[in-house]
Amino acid sequence: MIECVHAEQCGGCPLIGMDYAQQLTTKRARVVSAIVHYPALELLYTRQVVPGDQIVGYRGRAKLIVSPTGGIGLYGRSGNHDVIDIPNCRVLAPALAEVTTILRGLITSPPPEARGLLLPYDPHGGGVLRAIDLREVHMPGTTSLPETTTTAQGNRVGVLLTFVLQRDRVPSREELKEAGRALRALLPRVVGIAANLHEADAPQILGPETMVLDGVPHAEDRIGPTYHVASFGSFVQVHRGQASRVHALITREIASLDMQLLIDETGTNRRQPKVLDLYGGSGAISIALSHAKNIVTMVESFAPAVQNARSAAEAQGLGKLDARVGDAADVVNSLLANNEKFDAVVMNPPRRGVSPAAREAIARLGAPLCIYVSCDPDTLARDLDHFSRLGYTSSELIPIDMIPLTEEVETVAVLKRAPPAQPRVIYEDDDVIVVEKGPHEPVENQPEYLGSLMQRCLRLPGVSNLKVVNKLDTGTSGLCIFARNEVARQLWTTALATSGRLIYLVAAKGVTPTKGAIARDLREGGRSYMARTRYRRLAVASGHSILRVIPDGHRPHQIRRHLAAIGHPVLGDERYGHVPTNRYFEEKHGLDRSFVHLIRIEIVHPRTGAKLLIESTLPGDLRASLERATGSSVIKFLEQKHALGENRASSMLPGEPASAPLPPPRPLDRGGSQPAIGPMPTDLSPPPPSYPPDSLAEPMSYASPDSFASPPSYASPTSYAQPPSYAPPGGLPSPTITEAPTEHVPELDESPRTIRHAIVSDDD
Ligand SMILES: C[S@@+](CC[C@H](N)C(=O)[O-])C[C@H]1O[C@@H](n2cnc3c(N)ncnc32)[C@H](O)[C@@H]1O
Repeated sequence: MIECVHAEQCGGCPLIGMDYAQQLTTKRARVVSAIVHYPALELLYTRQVVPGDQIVGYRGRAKLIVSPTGGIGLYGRSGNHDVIDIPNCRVLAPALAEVTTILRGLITSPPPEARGLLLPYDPHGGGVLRAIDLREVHMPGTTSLPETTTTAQGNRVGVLLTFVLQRDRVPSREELKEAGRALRALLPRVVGIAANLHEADAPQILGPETMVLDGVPHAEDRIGPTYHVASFGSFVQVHRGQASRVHALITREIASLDMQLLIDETGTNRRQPKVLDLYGGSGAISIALSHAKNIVTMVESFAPAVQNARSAAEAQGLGKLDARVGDAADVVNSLLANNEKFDAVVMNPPRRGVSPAAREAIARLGAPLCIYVSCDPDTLARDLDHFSRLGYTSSELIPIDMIPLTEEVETVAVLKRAPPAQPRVIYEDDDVIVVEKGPHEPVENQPEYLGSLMQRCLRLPGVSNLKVVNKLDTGTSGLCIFARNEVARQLWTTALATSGRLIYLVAAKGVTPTKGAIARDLREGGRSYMARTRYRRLAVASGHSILRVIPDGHRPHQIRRHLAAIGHPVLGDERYGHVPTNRYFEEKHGLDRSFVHLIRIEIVHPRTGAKLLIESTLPGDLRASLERATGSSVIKFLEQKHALGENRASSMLPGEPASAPLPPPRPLDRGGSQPAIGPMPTDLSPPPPSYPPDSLAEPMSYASPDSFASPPSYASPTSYAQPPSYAPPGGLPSPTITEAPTEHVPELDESPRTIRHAIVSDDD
């Protein structure tokens, strides 16, 4: 166990109280828990976590907060944003510890030239210095640093120091430069000093603008056999030794590419593998790969980092690195347009993961090997699930302890090409199959998407010639009914329109009324259509609403447009939603699509007359977003209320008591290695517990015959003239019309979907 005098107060090393083996077990469990709710990842094995050979003094990059009293440290464990001064921090690399010790003294008694820069920021008083960002660099061949700083590998250890200043209190440029000069003379380890300007109220530590005050603008930094060029604020893995292991792992995987793939045109020689390194930062991975005789194209959105990558490659005699500035999805699409081919794609995105558009584009490249390096197990799991539909699969995850003593874990997944994962079949009979649609795939083929749910279904044994019964938007997940022939399609479409209920689980912005019905015309192609959407709020999660939503009528984007019209747009809805909220949920909680899932279908079977209930569970990505936003309490609450679905189908013939056994659904012929689905119940589940009339959630009263009261028929538009008194099953009070006032229902927007990501410089 690591002893630290700050451990009780400082929030920097939350696992410090555990022995190291237990820390590694906790980190592995974190990765396992991220994949567990994705059926497509069921066979994915998580290896033991690769331990760090150094778990103290390892941290080569640190962003430390400066308190109003001049302390330099991190927020405390109490969670109330008190800064804990940590002069004896155990994890800072010795060079960074040395610099912070000197800085503490300088903040207390600043030299006159640097007083204006070193005055700690106080939100209620004066001061400008909010934080410092320290980056250790192992510089090969430099002589500007004292010889005593030399490592066993012959590099001298320097520091790039950034002062993070409150923009509206910053002294003049000249004063800053003078302060920089004065301070560098007092900090022998520091090879360069910069000022970063923090915008008022921005949650990130670093602001968008950085200016060099004194010393070098960047420095060479060795990891393993190669070096890259580090600049102020650019990304670096905090643990040099573990970063070097990741590079070695990637290099080894690419070196083990099938020889047959790499035979050159003459048919005799092995050619060099062509590798695309996405989210390349300053080129640490690209340069390691170039050094290992790969031909590398690197893509990075932060232009200065790209320039550094090019110059480092050239200086090491690795030739001209093809390093491109831009958004990963855009650049991959332009590579596709030029018909470029790669043997391997490496991706090491920021915490929010790879964007859906980039995943599509990467899959289209069709490289035999993809290597995904992730610092966030939840977004990794979300993306691997999508990749499984796009034709890439992975058999194991390799977690690496990149930030010892914290809860963070880096994970590497090696993906190989495979047929797209088969969809999970929840119900099937001679007429239809009902399957789960994943997010980011269209129901039927569309030119802008690589595959479709239909295409995946057609690969199921015994399935051919499917017809769509209910449509779902590409970003929406949930149950989809496909008919096996035209007669069945007509029967089931009619049954759905007359006796069917589609029940969605939706997260909407803000707190809606507890229940309501939104009856507003929807304009499409110049015409108005009547439509009504009823909702009931099941829970409030971190200021937003989890709703059970039932659309009467099935106009395109009905739920999204109606909820937007009452001022509570669907979270993650890029068309009708609230951009800043969506952006926040994507960055923080990994939500990269509309939070809409078709969780339950109730329908009278058009041939047997049986009441059929088909349910699916909330998919892993939505579950993870919800859990991240609210902790596990809301999930548990919804589970207790049977609101998160169960992956099952059951039916009940008219007049049968609720508990009567039912004819089992036709057994499913799975074939292949597709994981088996959960058991199909052959009888009705026990009735759910009864809830007090005013209980928050109307439970998914699965088996209760009452819950299946036929909804009113909405076949003719005139039936909307008077909103029908919708008597929910079981005599629940009729929902009142409780619309929040808004101006209009947004027009239907059916332009092809693209997900844009702001291009930002990012860090860990
Ligand atoms: C986790 S870092 C990886 C850096 C690098 N692979 C390394 O090991 O040092 C992620 C990088 O992705 C870049 N980035 C973020 N969004 C991007 C986007 N949409 N397209 C391309 N690069 C992006 C960030 O600027 C950052 O340098």
